[in-house]
Amino acid sequence: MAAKQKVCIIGSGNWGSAIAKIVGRNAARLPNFEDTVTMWVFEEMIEGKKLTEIINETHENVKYLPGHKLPENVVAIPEVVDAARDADILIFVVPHQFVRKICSSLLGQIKPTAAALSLIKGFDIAEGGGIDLISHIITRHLKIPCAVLMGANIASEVAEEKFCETTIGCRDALLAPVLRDLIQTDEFRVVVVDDEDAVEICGALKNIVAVGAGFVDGLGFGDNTKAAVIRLGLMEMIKFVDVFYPGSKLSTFFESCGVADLITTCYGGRNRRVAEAFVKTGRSIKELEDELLNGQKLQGPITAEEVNHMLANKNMEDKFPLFTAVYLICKGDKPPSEFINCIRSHPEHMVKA
Ligand SMILES: NC(=O)C1=CN([C@@H]2O[C@H](COP(=O)(O)OP(=O)(O)OC[C@H]3O[C@@H](n4cnc5c(N)ncnc54)[C@H](O)[C@@H]3O)[C@@H](O)[C@H]2O)C=CC1
Ligand SMILES: O=C(CO)COP(=O)(O)O
Repeated sequence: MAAKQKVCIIGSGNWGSAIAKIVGRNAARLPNFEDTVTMWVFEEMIEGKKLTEIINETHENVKYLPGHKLPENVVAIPEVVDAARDADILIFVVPHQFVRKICSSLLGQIKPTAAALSLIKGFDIAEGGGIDLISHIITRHLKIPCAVLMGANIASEVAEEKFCETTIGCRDALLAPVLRDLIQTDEFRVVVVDDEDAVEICGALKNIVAVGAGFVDGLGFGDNTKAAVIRLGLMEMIKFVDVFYPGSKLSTFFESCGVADLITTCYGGRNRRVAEAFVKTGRSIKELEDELLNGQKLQGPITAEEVNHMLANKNMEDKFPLFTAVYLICKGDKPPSEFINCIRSHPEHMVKA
């Protein structure tokens, strides 16, 4: 009989903890996985006690997913190398700004035969003026394959076991069913596609659009305006993939990682909420993130900056006016009241032959 696969979750924030509930249960239930799932926790003190100790004693991440019990076979570990060393499957689920440092810590310390699954929505800046996909960073640094999982998956709703779908992007036909089995439940339905890059790019870019949706909420516009922002954002997402990652499939945008995630995030996500407060209060995004999210991290404003870095370098900002406007407004170079003017004459409104 083949050896049981060991699973490690790298990250324990809002989404990391929600996915730990699913993965922990599936690992205990399915014969091909080791029961124990290790979960790397970025250590912090909560009322004088270590978060890892609280999780291991109470089976609850009281800071990032309060009110939900994690399965007892999920073990919190404060050192990332200790958590990951023996794992066959590494699930990366940290805010994207921390991934490079984590990869450096793991370099040469994991099984060479391990495979990764990234749930991280965001990009990184690449040398030469472009961007890097997070899954590519993981593969390049750690020399292991990395599939991705993105979808309309607001963590609190997944934790409450409300029915939803997700998309796994995986080109490896042997790995794909293993990942699907580890993740799928009756309430969390998985569709696997092979268009890995487009799945990941959808997950990253929709956070920029969600910031735009928050702006129009803050400015007091209605549902029609928000629908326009969502549609124009979708068109920019499609164009972005078309221009920079040619060969991807349009059908991927109709999976959960595409239109569905865009909609849920533009109505129920943290990026939307903080962007609305930014417009209404005039306070900085950083201040509002700290005040409203209790340690959870926003991905949209940083992603807008990463994307702008590439668009500006390639002289293409005017082809992506919504992404560009979100960046300029978050940076303070334009007032939020200018947002609609920035998208009023969108390339999508030009007469099409
Ligand atoms: N929360 C959600 O509803 C969803 C989130 N995602 C994506 O999953 C990824 C992770 O998000 P969440 O789990 O929600 O995280 P989060 O937004 O709850 O972030 C907090 C986490 O970051 C950790 N952290 C803080 N400082 C750190 C540092 N210096 N180094 C390493 N870790 C540090 C904290 O310990 C905590 O675990 C993001 O890319 C997000 O876009 C995807 C789907 C749903
Ligand atoms: O990615 C998400 C839902 O799929 C969560 O989005 P927020 O980070 O805006 O909450």
